[in-house]
Amino acid sequence: MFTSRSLSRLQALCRTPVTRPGSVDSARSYVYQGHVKNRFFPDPQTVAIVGCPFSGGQPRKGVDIGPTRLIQAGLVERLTDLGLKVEFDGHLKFEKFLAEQEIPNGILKNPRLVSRVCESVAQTVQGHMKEGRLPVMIGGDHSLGMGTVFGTLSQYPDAGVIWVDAHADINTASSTLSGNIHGMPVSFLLGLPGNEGVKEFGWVKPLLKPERLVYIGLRDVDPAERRIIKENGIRAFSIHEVDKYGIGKVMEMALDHINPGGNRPLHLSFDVDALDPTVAPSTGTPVRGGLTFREGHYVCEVVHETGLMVALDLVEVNPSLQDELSAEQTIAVGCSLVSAALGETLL
Ligand SMILES: NC(=[NH2+])NCCC[C@H](N)C(=O)O
Ligand SMILES: [Mn+2]
Ligand SMILES: [Mn+2]
Repeated sequence: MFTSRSLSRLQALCRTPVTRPGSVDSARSYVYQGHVKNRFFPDPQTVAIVGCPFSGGQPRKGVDIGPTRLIQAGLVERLTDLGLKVEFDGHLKFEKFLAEQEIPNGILKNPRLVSRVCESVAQTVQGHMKEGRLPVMIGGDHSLGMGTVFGTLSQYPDAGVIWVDAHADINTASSTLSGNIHGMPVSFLLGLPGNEGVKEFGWVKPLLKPERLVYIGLRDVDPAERRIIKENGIRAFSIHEVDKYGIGKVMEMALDHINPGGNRPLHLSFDVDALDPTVAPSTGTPVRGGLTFREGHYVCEVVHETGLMVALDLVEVNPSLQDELSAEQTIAVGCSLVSAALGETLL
C-alpha cells in the first residue's frame, strides 16, 4: 500500500535519474589504504571538527541540528579509522550572538547575527590552521562559508576555493530576492559592488579573487547571479558540463584553472544540495538534476589526492526535512563525503 506521500516520492524518484550513464552509484566499502600526504599539514595529520549549529542564513529550522546528527552518526570514529588524529570537543556555541538584538537592514535577514557568527567561525578556522590542524566545518547553513573561507584566506592568501553547490551563493545585498544570506557569502568574500550598505560585514575584506574560485554542480542560478559570474569571469562547471565532459574531466579543468602551478592550498566548500535530491533529500533548497552519489564522492576524492586541501566545509544537511529515513540517508552521505575528502578510498 502506498500513501500518497510515498507514491509521489516514488514518482519523483522515477523522474529523476539517480545515475548518469557511465557512473556507478555503488555503496562504498570501508577499506582504507593510507591517505595521501598533505602538503600543508604534516603527519600525523590532525583534523579539528568545527561543528556549527547555525541556521540564521536561511529560514528553515533544523539545519542547526545537522552537526549533532553527523557526529552521532560516527563521523569522529570514521575519521579516526583513517589514521587521522581527530579533535572535537563539542560544537561552537552561538547563544551570545543569538541573544543580541537584530538590527534590520533592508531585505537582509539576520545580518548582524550572521556576521557575528561568521566572524567567530573565521577566527576558529584560522586558529586551527595556525596550530597545524585542518579545520573541517560541519554546518549549519552555507552563510558559514563566509566565515570559513575568510579564515582560510587570512591564513593562506593564495588559496583556491572549490564551491560545490546547486547554487552560486553570490547574490549581493542589492541583487538578492530572498534576503537569505546563505545565498550571498561569495559576494562578500569577493567584495562585490552592491554590498556597500551592509556595514555589519565590514570585517569581510575582499580576500578572494574571482580567478581563485571555481564552481561545480550549479543548476539553480538567479538571473543577477549569472550576470555577476559572467562579469567577473568566474569559472563555473554547471551540471551541464558534468554531463558533457564527465566529472573526471571537469575536476581536471577546475583544478587547472584555480591551481595552474599545482601548489596552492585548496578550500573545499561542499553544499550537500549539490547532490541530487534522491541522494541527499534532507536539505533546505533541493534542486533536481544534481550530482550522483559517486560524482559527489569523486570530487572529494580528487581534492584529497592533490594533498593540498587546507579546509573543508560540509553544509546544508537539514535532518528535520523530509522523513527520518531521508534524514538518515542525507547524514550518511554527508559523513561519507567528509571521509572521502580526508582520504577514505574504495580500495
Ligand atoms: N546555500 C544555499 N542553499 N543557497 C541557496 C540560495 C538560493 C537563492 N539563490 C537565494 O539567493 O536565496
Ligand atoms: Mn550553498
Ligand atoms: Mn545550495
